[in-house]
Amino acid sequence: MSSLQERKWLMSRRKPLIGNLPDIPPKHSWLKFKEWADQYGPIFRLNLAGREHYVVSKEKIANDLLRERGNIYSSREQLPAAAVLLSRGLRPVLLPYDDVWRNGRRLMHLLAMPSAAATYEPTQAMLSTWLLENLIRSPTDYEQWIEQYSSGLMLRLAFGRKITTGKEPEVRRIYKVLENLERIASPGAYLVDTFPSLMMLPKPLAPFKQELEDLHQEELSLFRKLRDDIRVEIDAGTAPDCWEKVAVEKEGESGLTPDQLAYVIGTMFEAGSGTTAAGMMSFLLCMVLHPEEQRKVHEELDRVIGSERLPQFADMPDLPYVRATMKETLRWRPVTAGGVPHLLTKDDVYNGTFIPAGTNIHANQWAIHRDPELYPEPETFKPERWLDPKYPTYKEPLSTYPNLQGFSAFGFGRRICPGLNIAERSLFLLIARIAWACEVKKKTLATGEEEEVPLYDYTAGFNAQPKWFPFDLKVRGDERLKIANEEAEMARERDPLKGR
Ligand code: HEM
Repeated sequence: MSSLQERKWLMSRRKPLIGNLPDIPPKHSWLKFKEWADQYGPIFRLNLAGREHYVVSKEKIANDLLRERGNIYSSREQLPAAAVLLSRGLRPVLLPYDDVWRNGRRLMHLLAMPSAAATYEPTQAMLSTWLLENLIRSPTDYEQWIEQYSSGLMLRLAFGRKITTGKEPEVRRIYKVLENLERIASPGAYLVDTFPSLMMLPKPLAPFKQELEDLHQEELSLFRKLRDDIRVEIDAGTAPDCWEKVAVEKEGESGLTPDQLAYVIGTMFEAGSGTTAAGMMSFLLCMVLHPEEQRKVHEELDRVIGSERLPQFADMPDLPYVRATMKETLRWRPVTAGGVPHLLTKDDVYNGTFIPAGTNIHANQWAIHRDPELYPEPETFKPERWLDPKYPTYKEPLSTYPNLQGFSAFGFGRRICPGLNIAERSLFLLIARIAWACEVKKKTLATGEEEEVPLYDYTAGFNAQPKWFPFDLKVRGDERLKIANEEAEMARERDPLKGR
């Protein structure tokens, strides 16, 4: 942004005290930020109630700052509601760039790096058969089946527990913790985040303090209980292999307190559940809206897999169109659309623009994914852009690319999503198996017309997912139905948590 543009921006829009705050819509701020990027350029500045924010709308700039200068662009603002009062400096996703975060991140890496992620494939394969079975049986409840997969996977990996009904007391408590975090971390949810001086008010005048303190106590006691249950099982020699078990075994050598460790595992659960589910819901939406692209996914699966078996992880190199569809879904409908802001910890100058320490940098994925230089015809859902040499995003060999490694949908630099390898495997297998077994399309109404499905009617939370939409689902032949049901039954028999 030129200094002239910047001045225009500041003078025309800033209001005393609150700055640009009234200009930011309460939901889907990324859409507004994209409009402003078109007007003011790929990096522009906002002042929100005295605090500096830069919004970045080009991948190169996000990488230049957040990755190349990662030593100073990797912190998080300590927002009073979510980071301070609710999380009390324990939740890694909200921690500043310090030793507690670094030690937690080391553990996350150990649990989710590619070699570890590969060992979770049998669990993902097992859960995917139940998702498929349920989806075929009751497509209108697709949200429930997808959530059951993603939370179920995280619950097994993190705590060695299974979801049977979703009503188990601990499962309900975990869902509640997730719901609270999502609500409290949403921009604008608490006035104290905008005006931190409200923190100075005594408790009787600041009811939010008591509320958030109570919620902190509830989540802390839940995370402690989940850990203590595993401890008991370790002592009895019956503990299932899970992340919490690793965390308990690392007490003393991880540089973290037992509560910090419990929050590392809790955070992995939280960060991995809703995101994967949102991505899968967007995939179904993309297929309903783009029958032509769905036909191409079917064509690839029929050619490579045939109708006599389910797709497996080993098929990944041979299914580039499935991978391209997965990546294009996350480009076109990013889950963390506004990005997760990074805080700059030292004054910096970028291309002549001064950026003061304490600035929040928002890598706006919605805009980054719509940069026409990188993504020609950005509003078009086009898996081909990853597979055809005429597009700038094409990369060889197609047995490896496209994949999600280093993709902006997972953030940038040192804070990049540590769960990427797990997410990539889930999304690949679910997409391949659902498309292998089913065709989804717009509902046909009694009048013979198709029921319209909105292009972008998404939830307003931290993870953007499409609001429930109608569709018809057809199983692609009796043979596939039989295989899907048999696989689900076999998975139940082989479930390592059977009887637990
Ligand atoms: C489609 C699925 C997913 C998407 C789109 C996604 C996206 C993201 C993004 C954008 C960030 C912020 C990165 C940044 O600050 O630059 C993030 C952070 C994080 N993600 Fe994911 N994620 C997904 C799945 C997962 C899974 C499955 C796990 C756990 C197994 C996970 C664990 C985390 C954690 C712990 C962080 C915080 C990292 C930190 O602050 O150091 N995510 N994710």
